[in-house]
Amino acid sequence: MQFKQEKESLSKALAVINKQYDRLASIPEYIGDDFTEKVLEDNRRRLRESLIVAKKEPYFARLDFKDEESEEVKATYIGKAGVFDENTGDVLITDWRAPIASLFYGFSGSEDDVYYQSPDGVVEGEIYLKRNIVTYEQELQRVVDRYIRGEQGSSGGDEFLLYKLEDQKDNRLRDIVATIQGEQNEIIRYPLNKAVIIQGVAGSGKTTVALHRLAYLLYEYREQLTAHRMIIFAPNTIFLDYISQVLPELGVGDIVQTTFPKWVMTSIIDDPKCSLESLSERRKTFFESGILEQNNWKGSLDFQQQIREQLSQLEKEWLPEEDFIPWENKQGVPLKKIRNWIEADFKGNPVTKKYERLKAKLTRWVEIEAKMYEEKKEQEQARKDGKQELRRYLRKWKKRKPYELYAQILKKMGRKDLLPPKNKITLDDLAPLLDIHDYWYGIERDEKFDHVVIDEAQDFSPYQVSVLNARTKTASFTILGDLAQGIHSNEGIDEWNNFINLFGTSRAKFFQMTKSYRSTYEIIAFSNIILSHLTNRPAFAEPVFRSGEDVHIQQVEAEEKSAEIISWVHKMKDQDMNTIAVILRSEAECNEIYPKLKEEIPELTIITTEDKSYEGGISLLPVYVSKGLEFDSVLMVDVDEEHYPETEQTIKLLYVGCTRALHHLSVIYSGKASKLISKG
Ligand SMILES: Nc1ncnc2c1ncn2[C@@H]1O[C@H](COP(=O)(O)OP(=O)(O)OP(=O)(O)O)[C@@H](O)[C@H]1O
Repeated sequence: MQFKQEKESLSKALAVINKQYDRLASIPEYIGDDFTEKVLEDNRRRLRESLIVAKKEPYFARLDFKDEESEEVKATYIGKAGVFDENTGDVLITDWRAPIASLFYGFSGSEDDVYYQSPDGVVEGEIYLKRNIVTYEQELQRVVDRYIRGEQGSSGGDEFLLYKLEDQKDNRLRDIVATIQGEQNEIIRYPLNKAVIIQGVAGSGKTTVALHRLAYLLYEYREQLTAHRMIIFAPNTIFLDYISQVLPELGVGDIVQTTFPKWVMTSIIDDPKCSLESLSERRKTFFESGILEQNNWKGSLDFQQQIREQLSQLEKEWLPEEDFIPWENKQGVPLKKIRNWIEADFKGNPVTKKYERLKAKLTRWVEIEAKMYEEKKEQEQARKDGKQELRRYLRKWKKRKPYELYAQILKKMGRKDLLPPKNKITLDDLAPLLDIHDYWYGIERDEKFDHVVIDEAQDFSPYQVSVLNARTKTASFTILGDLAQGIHSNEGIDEWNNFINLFGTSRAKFFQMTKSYRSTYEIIAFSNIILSHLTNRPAFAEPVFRSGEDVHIQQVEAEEKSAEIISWVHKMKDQDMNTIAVILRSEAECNEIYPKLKEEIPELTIITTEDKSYEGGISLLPVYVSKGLEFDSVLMVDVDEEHYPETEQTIKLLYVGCTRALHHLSVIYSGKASKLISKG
């Protein structure tokens, strides 16, 4: 009955969508210069894009709602893009980001009155139906009622979520518009002008939520935001590739997606002689050797303060020390006056701007003073001499690049030992260099970000976040991470207060996400055992109750290891798993075993720190490279005392590896099993 009804509604909606699309597609694209025509073309382009999305999957949900002012229960169909019926002007499909759609995500089934915030104020009312609708290639596939008013126990919500979570994954992260959960919805729709900081367990949907939040912000604050002034910082290029589909799926383009080092190197360090020490190389050395680096003082706010003090000192010393006297026997501009211009009139300007303004002012002064000579010829000569003298005067102020200033500052601090060679700048030097650049050269208003997303933010230092904050219009951030996965903790933070204090409690909003959507109950319970070994650990993950197989733990003879891996991979292939990962402790070990495995598993690919993309299928990779990714089945290899002793670093690494698995996790070891997989 419902199915038949929905089938009819779908075909009606599709008829309108197709007709509208065909009409628009028949209008030739306008490529002239007429302003009005260009605006109209732009509108048509946007409409066409929405209709293309709607043609593919018109909607995924229906919400029946009666607002208290009205007698009638109205059905709202919710889709990825909003569509109007151009004949009637009625809303045919409501965009998932519209205020009323929030009811669909936030409503958990209580019969009490509910409300949403519309542009005209609060709308109260009652929900009669909450329904998920699955379509594929314009055909209705499934109708799942999650709530029917008056019917007991009608909470198909979990059932529908489980049906979605049981899907196998390919090589890309996907959108979740049909199943956004209440706690996720709250974060996605949190207002723009605060720093939203999220601690979320592995698999809680942090990355996914951050990307949906961007799509929401662009919709809700379309007058204030532009996509190309929003930026996502992700940990590495593989990860960027892995998340690259979500925003286009949500109809959002143009948002810059990059890594912090890449962005700093291209945007401020325009010195060809400066190059970054290979970050992957450094991290590799660190993980392969297991040697922990020193605490990162260069990432601290204390270091920033010292840099700032030195900068202001340098700026003072940089000022000229003599009067400007361009012509003999004539009064020039006294030093006192010049200093006053710089310190009072040009106050608030960055150093190079002050220089530019002073240059302009002195040039004007020369022009005016030259006119005081009576003869035209004399005037011209005076102008010429004056300008020449001005060039000489200004030449005393040497232009300095950020690296040179950095070198000078560290020397003054008596810490020359902290200066990296120019061709080997390290990650820790990027925040100070950016800070120095911005102090000296300034940031243009149109260079500032409207919103910044930092993924895996536990690996960011307070200094990095502080300089990004200075480059962001209204401290508008989405900062997400998991302290339990802070495998680069020597680079980052060990508590979120480091960032909360930086913004101030009134400018920051902290959320915790403890539900894990990625893995089965058994995998999460197993990973929580590993986590229990961590002193100062964040909250345990709570599973969404999706049960699967037990985690397989097996001891194998060292010489049988390759054979065991091969047999496991074949077993997973027989179970039709899409993405399969064999995870080892180090890259060297991956390289060593790879040829042997490849003989028996020709489709096997090895993923290393240098790789730029993840192709899916069957992968062999070191554990620290697996961070952020996910696979249907995971085999953790060498989980023994030697590879995973009880240290903070290895607890986090093993936790990261195990929580990559969606449906199946196996663990093998030779010799003694790591203590981390037994209760601590
Ligand atoms: N509401 C949801 N509905 C369906 N799937 C979801 C939902 N929330 C998260 N997921 C799925 O859970 C998985 C984990 O999501 P995501 O990678 O965003 O989590 P994360 O917290 O960033 O993970 P990690 O920190 O472990 O890398 C993804 O497959 C995502 O599609």
